[in-house]
Amino acid sequence: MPVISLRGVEKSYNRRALFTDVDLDVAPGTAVGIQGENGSGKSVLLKIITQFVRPDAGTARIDDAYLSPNRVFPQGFGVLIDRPGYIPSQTGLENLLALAGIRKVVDERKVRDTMTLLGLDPGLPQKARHYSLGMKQRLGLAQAIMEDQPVLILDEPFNGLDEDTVVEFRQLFRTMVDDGRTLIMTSHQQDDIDAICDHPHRLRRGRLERNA
Ligand SMILES: Nc1ncnc2c1ncn2[C@@H]1O[C@H](COP(=O)(O)OP(=O)(O)OP(=O)(O)O)[C@@H](O)[C@H]1O
Repeated sequence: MPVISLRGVEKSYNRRALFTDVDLDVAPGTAVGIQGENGSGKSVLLKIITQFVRPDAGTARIDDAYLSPNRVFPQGFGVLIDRPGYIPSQTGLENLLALAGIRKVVDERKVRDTMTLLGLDPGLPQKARHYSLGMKQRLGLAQAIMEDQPVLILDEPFNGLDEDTVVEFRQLFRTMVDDGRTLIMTSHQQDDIDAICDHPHRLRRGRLERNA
């Protein structure tokens, strides 16, 4: 049973078709990568997958096991789409603890360990508004993974990260998939997709093509 199944998905904005006829099945425990140029529609496609945006035509189904009891919202999805969101006047730790307080499935130890894993010092007194680009990106990734969500939807996960960190994080996310998590990610960089994903795709001229 695929975690996510797209059939004949279409989306247009201002009468310009972003993509048409998109079919995609994402099997559990696999990594699907979508490479594409600026504006090709990668983020919009991820928003359709997560049910934040409705397609104009076609269907975007999530397996019942990953839906909330009212079957409306995805459950167990760790999501980073567009850019990291945070409360600017709080530290990184305060931000993550506030989020962790919503579902209450992880404790402070897990939050701190996740920050350390991603190269953020949990004791840093700096407010998130003063974080560098790379630190904000790490904070966004921490939000997405800290609750051990089984499905990760990551839009340009390596935005703003230096080269050594990218190499380290490629390995980190691949290990998560090897450990059973499902990943759908986008990148401008084919190298990122090749290093991590079992099923590379490209969004080009309004079509989602499977790369060999
Ligand atoms: N809510 C919206 N209203 C109008 N146009 C939109 C909306 N959301 C996205 N678009 C348009 O759809 C196009 C694709 O946007 P999207 O963010 O998916 O691109 P992308 O492939 O993720 O680009 P990038 O690599 O630059 O992040 C853009 O031209 C964007 O302006």
